[in-house]
Amino acid sequence: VFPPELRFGILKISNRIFNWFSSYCYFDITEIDGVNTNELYNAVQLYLSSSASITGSRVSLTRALNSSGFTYGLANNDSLVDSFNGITAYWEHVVTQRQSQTFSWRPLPDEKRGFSLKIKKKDKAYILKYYLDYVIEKANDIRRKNQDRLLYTNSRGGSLDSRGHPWESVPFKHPSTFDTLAMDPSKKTELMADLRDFADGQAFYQTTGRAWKRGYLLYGPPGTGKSSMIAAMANYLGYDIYDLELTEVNTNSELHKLLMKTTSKSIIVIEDIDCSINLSNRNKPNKKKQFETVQPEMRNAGGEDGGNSITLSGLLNFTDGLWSCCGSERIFVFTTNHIEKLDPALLRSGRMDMHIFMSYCSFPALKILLKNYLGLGEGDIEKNVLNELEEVVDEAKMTPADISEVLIKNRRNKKKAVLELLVALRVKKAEKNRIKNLIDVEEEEEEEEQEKRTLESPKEGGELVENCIKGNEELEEDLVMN
Ligand SMILES: Nc1ncnc2c1ncn2[C@@H]1O[C@H](COP(=O)(O)OP(=O)(O)OP(=O)(O)O)[C@@H](O)[C@H]1O
Ligand SMILES: [Mg+2]
Repeated sequence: VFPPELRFGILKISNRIFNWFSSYCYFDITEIDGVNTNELYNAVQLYLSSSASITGSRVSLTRALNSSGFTYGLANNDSLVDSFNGITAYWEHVVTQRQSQTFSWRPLPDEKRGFSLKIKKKDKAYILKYYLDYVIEKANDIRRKNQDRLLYTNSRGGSLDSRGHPWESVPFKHPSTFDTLAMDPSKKTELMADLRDFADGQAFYQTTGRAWKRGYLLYGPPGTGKSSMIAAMANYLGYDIYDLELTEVNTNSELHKLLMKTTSKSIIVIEDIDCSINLSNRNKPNKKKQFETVQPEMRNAGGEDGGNSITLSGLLNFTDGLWSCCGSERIFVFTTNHIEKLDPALLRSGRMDMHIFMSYCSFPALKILLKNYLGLGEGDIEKNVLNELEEVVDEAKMTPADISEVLIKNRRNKKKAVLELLVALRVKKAEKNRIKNLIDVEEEEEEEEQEKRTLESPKEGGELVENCIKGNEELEEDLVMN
């Protein structure tokens, strides 16, 4: 009987000899690395799930929170062969009992799980360079497909959750799509093509050396579908949404931290950017002053501006500068009701790639609403009614939100709904015309007043000339006396 040390030594040497002659090498990917969860383990599990569902005789099934689908996985101690560009990879899911509970800040599972990857030694470099990245990418795709999209918010302020994340998330289930969105069809097609080009444009952005991101500025009156458009974009591309509440962010560095915690394939939204923060006031002297009197110790707390206020340059650095490149495939969307209030720096070309005006309901947009709310096509509506709708809709200046209200109210009686909409549009048009007439009358009166004043002005001018002459005469008299 050998002592344990000797047994261990012999085993180690024999292992080495075996490895020396073997043409394979092995990689262990454990579920928990120290105390951190190993992201690669989860990725491999998801990646293998796509083949496990087809080939495995015993597969594990999971359904995650927020998920609308099942995920298959390799069962314990089962194995699978995968091939990648002609190279074979042997995967084994190794599950062993954890020996003794070592001290840790959080309880570890009883089982020790990991994947073992066996490949030919000659393929090692290639596998490490390309295969693992491919596995992670595929896993992300599967995750996105299975999981409902998420809506993240930073409304908790700067505080972090137990996992150190500043964003809080809820499942995103907004039903708005480009089909339900009432807007000019040509504008819609253009935007959809732009989004598709962006999502498929990895190679383009790489060859041109541009950061893989795109910015849209949506502007227009309330109720014209800006928020609905963002939801439609997310549903179209399958992206998550980060709803950034700027008023909850105190410093530029806090903003950068938030950005760093966003994932790729996401839309970062700042709604009502004109109201969120006084962006034109880059240095915020008042706020600084307030800090100086209240909390003098915060004056030098990091950042170019003292780190105690969020500035326009901080925000632009977030969307445009070096910071915008940490992560890829992201869309920034700003919305505003008042484009004229925005700082020109934000509107300059190259800042936001597309400015999209969401306007009052046009006739093509109205047809979409009639189809979606009442199921009525052009042929289902009497010709003269349709003609009148077309005539009044532009001048009535009703928002899609107003129109959908009228349609919802009467949706059980389609004929009544259309007629009531026509009445509402006529009333709105008449109102608009009355206001226009009032303004015209006021302007006319103003003009008349102006004319009257100019007619009276020669008299005033005469007085002025008389005064000047009088003044001159007095001056001459003074000079003579002196
Ligand atoms: N273009 C549109 N197509 C379809 N529905 C619309 C459209 N615009 C508005 N609506 C309807 O009106 C409601 C309000 O629209 P939404 O919140 O998108 O407007 P908004 O432009 O974001 O307004 P605000 O400027 O007040 O944020 C939506 O729930 C939607 O049902
Ligand atoms: Mg909105």
